[in-house]
Amino acid sequence: MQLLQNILQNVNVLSTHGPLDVAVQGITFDSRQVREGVLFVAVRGVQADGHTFIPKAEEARAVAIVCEELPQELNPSITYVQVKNSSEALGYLAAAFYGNPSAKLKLIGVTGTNGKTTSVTLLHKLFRELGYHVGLISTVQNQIDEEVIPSTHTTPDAVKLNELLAQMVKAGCTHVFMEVSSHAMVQHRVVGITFAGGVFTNITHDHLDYHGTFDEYIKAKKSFFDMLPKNAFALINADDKRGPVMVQNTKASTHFYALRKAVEFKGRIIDNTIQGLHLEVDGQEIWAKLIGTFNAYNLLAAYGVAVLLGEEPTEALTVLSSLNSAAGRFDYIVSESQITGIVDYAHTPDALENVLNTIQQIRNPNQKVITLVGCGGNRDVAKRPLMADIACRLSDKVILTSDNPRFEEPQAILEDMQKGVKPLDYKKTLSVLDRKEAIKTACMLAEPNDIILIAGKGHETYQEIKGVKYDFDDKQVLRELMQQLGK
Ligand SMILES: CC(=O)N[C@H]1[C@@H](OP(=O)(O)OP(=O)(O)OC[C@H]2O[C@@H](n3ccc(=O)[nH]c3=O)[C@H](O)[C@@H]2O)O[C@H](CO)[C@@H](O)[C@@H]1O[C@H](C)C(=O)N[C@@H](C)C(=O)N[C@H](CCC(=O)O)C(=O)O
Ligand SMILES: Nc1ncnc2c1ncn2[C@@H]1O[C@H](COP(=O)(O)OP(=O)(O)OP(=O)(O)O)[C@@H](O)[C@H]1O
Ligand SMILES: N[C@H](CCC[C@H](N)C(=O)O)C(=O)O
Ligand SMILES: [Mg+2]
Repeated sequence: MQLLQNILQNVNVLSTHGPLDVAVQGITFDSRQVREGVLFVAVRGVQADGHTFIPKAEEARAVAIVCEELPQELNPSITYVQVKNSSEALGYLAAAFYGNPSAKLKLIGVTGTNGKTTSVTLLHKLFRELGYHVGLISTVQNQIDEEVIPSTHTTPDAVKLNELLAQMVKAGCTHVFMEVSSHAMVQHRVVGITFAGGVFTNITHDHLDYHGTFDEYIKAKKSFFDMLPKNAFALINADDKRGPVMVQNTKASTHFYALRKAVEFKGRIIDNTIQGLHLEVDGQEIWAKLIGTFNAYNLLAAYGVAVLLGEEPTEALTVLSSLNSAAGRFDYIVSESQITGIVDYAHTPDALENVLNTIQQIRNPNQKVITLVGCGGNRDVAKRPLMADIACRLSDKVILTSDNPRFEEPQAILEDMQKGVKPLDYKKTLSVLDRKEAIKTACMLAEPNDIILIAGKGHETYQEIKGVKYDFDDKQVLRELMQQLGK
């Protein structure tokens, strides 16, 4: 419980109507969650405007209502607070309601198009090995030490986020590593959160459905570094063209990591094989279990964070070299007939290109590469033809299929992808709408020693069709089919 006046402190308040010394039992921005004594924040969303649900919140006996526009008639038993920006206010209110948990932690946020989950997962495992109590907030799952708390978003909403951070503080966590998505920045999910550090992995084409233009997408990522305090660090991938832009206006101390430039945290790939990466980092050689150039970046980012947090460099590197990747990230099985089946969460053109380039680097010339890929519905449509083209350029056979169609027609998504297939590649491309059938086709086409890449869904254990999540696990389906087909 908190007094309304105490949690309003950082909020840009335009006017108040009613007493401010009322007790707030909880905070929500969803009218369906309002109970007696709860504060309702009316937020304008993509689908709906929270202001239209103010009557519902009043009926459910909210103690107070925070909104940008006051209703025509005010209920005398409810306090109304008019603010400039509700979603921003929600961030400050949630942080204050839960006792500003982020300020009691060393909280590091990772942003970028690709590599967030991998980097935060590596950091969580590394700091556990170093003996700390550690929180993780990621696309795959949230964790307090080894306890798993399911996640629904890459970055939770402001209320869930602060509740989770408070739980982490209570459990004795000293460090928390979290992903900060561009959606989270635009929706102010991390407003009021104190970060000890921020990492930028890279920025490439994604989510233009939501952000409109690439510039807006860059701005969303940059705004994370703009909010970092003076005593925080910003660790930037110097090999990404947009790296310097990210820290143009940051107050944080700026540090860089790179494979191609001489910077503070410098890495070099000595060898890149299916067994892992042989790297030189800051003059020390390591053999890491992770595969692919992109993972050299993720390892360097994790190493940089550890050093910036005061850990001993050699010890950090030794532990990093022993770690496996996050679930569904270059996750592979080898069948009886030596077919390598790789499940990877590559769901952007850049990620797909990186994974396929890695496969091209580590395969031997007589291994065929069969790529299976689909694109999600109700997401950026521009990436569909690009991903099909990349798959064709870097594979011997391509099977286009469904990912999570959500509320779109799977066939229409497939047709968008087919537009990216060049006439010369027609004969190497098949379209199989049903994902399981598509995986079966890939298995049937594969000969001993070949490589099958199943891209797009990684760790996901469902396929979302018209609002229903059906059980579907790429790795499990692949394993079962290989066995059934005697591959
Ligand atoms: C596009 C998007 O990001 N949408 C998020 C947004 O929902 P919205 O704007 O559509 O909300 P809305 O339905 O318009 O509702 C507006 C307001 O009315 C309220 N409402 C609504 C109905 C009602 O009866 N009563 C009520 O009060 C809602 O609670 C909300 O506050 O705010 C919701 C609450 O925080 C999020 O759950 C929702 O995420 C949706 C489900 C989603 O799929 N988001 C994805 C795209 C996302 O956020 N992805 C990023 C990662 C992307 C990546 O890295 O690849 C992530 O961080 O997970
Ligand atoms: N540093 C990197 N640079 C480019 N591609 C990467 C990098 N790390 C991973 N990838 C590729 O991107 C895919 C997604 O990786 P990861 O889950 O770590 O990214 P993410 O940023 O968390 O993605 P999301 O936006 O979905 O949360 C991986 O499966 C891999 O194909
Ligand atoms: N966090 C990303 C994940 C995409 C994964 C892919 N399987 C899809 O469904 O498009 C998103 O919500 O856009
Ligand atoms: Mg992620």
